[in-house]
Amino acid sequence: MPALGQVLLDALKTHGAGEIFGIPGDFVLPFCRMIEDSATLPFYTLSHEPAVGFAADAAARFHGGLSVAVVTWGAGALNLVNATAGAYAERVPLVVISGAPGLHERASGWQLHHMARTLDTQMRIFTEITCAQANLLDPSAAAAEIARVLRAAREYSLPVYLELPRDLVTAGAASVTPLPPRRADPEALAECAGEILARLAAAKQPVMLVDVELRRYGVERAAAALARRLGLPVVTTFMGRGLLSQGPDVIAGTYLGAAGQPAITRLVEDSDTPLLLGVILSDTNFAVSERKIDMRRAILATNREVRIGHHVYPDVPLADLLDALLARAAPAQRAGQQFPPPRYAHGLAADAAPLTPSDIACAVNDLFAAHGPMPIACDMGDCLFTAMEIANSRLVAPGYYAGMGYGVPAGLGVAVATGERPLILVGDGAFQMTGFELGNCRRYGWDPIVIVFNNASWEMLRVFQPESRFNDLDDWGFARLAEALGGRGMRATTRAELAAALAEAHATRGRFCLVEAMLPRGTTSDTLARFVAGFKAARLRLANDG
Ligand SMILES: Cc1ncc(Cc2csc(CCOP(=O)(O)OP(=O)(O)O)c2C)c(N)n1
Ligand SMILES: [Mg+2]
Repeated sequence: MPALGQVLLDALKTHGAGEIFGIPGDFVLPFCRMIEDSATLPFYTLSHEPAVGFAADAAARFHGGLSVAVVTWGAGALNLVNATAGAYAERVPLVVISGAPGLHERASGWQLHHMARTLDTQMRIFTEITCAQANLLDPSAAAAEIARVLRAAREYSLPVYLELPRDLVTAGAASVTPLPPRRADPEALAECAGEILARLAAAKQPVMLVDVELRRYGVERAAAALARRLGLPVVTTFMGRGLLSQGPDVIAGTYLGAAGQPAITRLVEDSDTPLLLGVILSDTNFAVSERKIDMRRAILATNREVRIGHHVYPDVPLADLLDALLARAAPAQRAGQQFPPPRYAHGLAADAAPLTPSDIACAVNDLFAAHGPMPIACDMGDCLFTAMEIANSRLVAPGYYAGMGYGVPAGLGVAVATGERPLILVGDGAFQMTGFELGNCRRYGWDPIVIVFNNASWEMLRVFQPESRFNDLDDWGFARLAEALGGRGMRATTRAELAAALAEAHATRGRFCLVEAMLPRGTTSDTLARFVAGFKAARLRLANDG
């Protein structure tokens, strides 16, 4: 029989995993040796487990399948909790594999090193932030357990957790046979599709609102085809920006409520039948709504269920639903509305004016126009709002979970998943958290372009609480630090210097290039300014409505 560790690696590959990120430790050394020796999947080690999780998360998002984080028990795995929680919140199929004490150690009765409370504490913690789990204590049951857990990761597009005792990695185990995907009940699906199409046909102002699950389940083309067939305008949520990029004819814009384009806000909020596909009903998507979407009239298909008004069709995969709708939808009489394509700033004046975040967006738009777009990994902070002003669709960011520190490691994950050169957007505060992972670029040949929005401030907090002095950070001089980490660093304080630094960075290959954009404290992107105004107005309305 093959070794359990190899069975697991083969199963990960069969289920679509593209790579493994990890940090070894004594409880996982035997498995890491097998990963390295077998080369079943490429293996990348980073410097801190949060980065391992963020890189794997971003890789999974970009190649639309599983990605894997391998860590040691206790100190390593518990360092991964926040990234796993973020993956859960944003529907990412991250496979967390933790080495664990061997069977003989479990029976010793000792308080083992790396153990916080009990032998099962870690499993309990990860059970809260994953959709399926297994402790592979019994090699004879391992194949069935691995098949069950990996199918759940793919079906729910959510993280899963596997624990692997270190003395069982070479134990004999049966190979894994992938379980068949569970489809929707045909009758329920037919009834659900029929009801949705009837409601859309009777609607005066239907709209399709789309979000991240369309990408997670690979159904963007089907959604665009349905929109064309039914003459529905398509709007993406804040988190879903960049979806259906291959269907620009159906995309009307991005819904940002009071912070967005009024025509798009009206399209969504005045609709009598909003069709929400793969939409996460989060505050980041809807907190700045001018008027709440009337959920009594809405059709919400997410998380393998369809909610119409106040009744629910359970266990309906999004792909099955779209297939059923396309199989039944007659071309609508309604002529699809034409919307002007979103406008993005170009032609940055290369002058001595100090920088604003929106200047960075303009400079990136100029770079992409001259050399083609790059895949973008973005952190939390004003850089994320600035990214809304960049004409690019392929972007990963913690748009809903909003955890800082994601950007740089995610950019490394994007480099692995795409084989392309990524652009990383990150604030100085977030860079302080995980920016040093750039020190891993040289040994793997990664050469991202990194733009650090350096305002020496937690500016996003300052816009909400300007009186707090703790938002004042020091200037760490990141451009100089870049050289020490094996990259190239350039500091830009004017628009001319920014344009020159980006051109220089683009022309430099084989090492990461960090452009430190110096931003005066108090300046924010146009989008963040609108978002804050919209958020405050929405909060005022809530207070007045009581
Ligand atoms: C892991 C984590 N800890 C704290 C916070 C809370 C926070 C949200 S935004 C922010 C400031 C970000 O500063 P940065 O310099 O990166 O960007 P900018 O605002 O543009 O200046 C903080 C501390 C979050 N979201 N995640
Ligand atoms: Mg900052």
